[in-house]
Amino acid sequence: MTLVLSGVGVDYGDRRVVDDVSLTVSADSGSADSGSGPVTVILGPSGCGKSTLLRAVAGLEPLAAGAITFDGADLAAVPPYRRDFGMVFQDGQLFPGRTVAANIAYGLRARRWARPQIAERVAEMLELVGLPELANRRVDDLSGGQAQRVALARALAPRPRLLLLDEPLAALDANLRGRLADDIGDIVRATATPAIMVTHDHDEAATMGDTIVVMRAGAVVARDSAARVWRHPRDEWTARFLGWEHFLAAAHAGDVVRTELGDIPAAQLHVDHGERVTAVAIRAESLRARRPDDAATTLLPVLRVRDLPERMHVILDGSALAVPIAELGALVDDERAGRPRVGEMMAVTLVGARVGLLGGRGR
Ligand SMILES: Nc1ncnc2c1ncn2[C@@H]1O[C@H](COP(=O)(O)OP(=O)(O)OP(=O)(O)O)[C@@H](O)[C@H]1O
Repeated sequence: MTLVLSGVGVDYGDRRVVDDVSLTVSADSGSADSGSGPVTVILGPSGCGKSTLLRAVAGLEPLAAGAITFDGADLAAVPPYRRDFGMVFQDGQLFPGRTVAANIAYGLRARRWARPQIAERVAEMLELVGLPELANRRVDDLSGGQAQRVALARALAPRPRLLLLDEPLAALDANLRGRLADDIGDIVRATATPAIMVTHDHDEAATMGDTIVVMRAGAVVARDSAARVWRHPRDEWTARFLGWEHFLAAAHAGDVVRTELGDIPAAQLHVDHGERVTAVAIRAESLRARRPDDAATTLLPVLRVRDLPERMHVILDGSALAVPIAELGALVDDERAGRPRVGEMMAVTLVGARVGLLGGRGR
């Protein structure tokens, strides 16, 4: 399946909230690394227009500019109910006063499926979403997580060509969200239904997405496989939005990427021969602080110590770095050596495993 958006614009009144979005979403047998698996996640801050874009794909918002095609056919004249797309909203939007089974059967009745097939499909969907015992429960009596599972079952029952998920987990408790994110990912993959999900949550995007599309102020600013999008943020805004905290000046030298806080093998950052590198993106987990020994390393003074449940962190003063960083977090390497003191100089080194490459590959 291939959905192509070409120069799509959507207006609310005289405001253009989706502006010139061109994007191809395809789901085939490609590997997750190529970014062509079944789930595309549209990730962006609140108000950037992601829901509006999804609604435009569903046919719920008219296009002010551009076109959307599905497998080569223009959708302009196809009303929402004839697109064969399933939709799950943030708050489920189940039909109140009816049972779970009646909600799941809704789209099948509308398509005039025969009764025995409807019963069979409803049972199959309830099994799929892990709620086989709730068929006759009124949807008004469900928990938030159960309601979202029923909404997913209802959307998938008619075997849609494409599933559209608009922040399906946003209304749930944090601990339920992670579990349901895993389950929705598994369910969508089990049915091999191509899906587009909108979220502003990085963890959800990373858990569920094969391809990640980053939106900012109505426009698409990045599209890559989930494996690459975090490691190669194209610019500082994207990097910060994706959770990278700091940037270190860096240069490509032979088979390493050199920074003031240590070298990283170029291969680990997937830097090609001769590729220019100016900065790497880091988080506290990328840095280790220890008491200085003989090795010549960068020393930075401790500003604060944070004893978190999983690890002791220090906040260092990085204002002497080539790209000054006022407060630089690092994990303390050997806690048995005692709690670092404020003002003490600590040796800081970069650990390559969780480092992003800013700008990567000129995308
Ligand atoms: N029906 C509407 N009429 C007018 N403006 C709207 C309407 N719906 C959304 N907007 C505005 O359009 C912009 C994009 O909204 P949209 O809901 O698409 O953003 P979003 O990225 O999905 O954000 P969120 O994550 O908060 O839902 C926002 O500024 C919003 O206030």
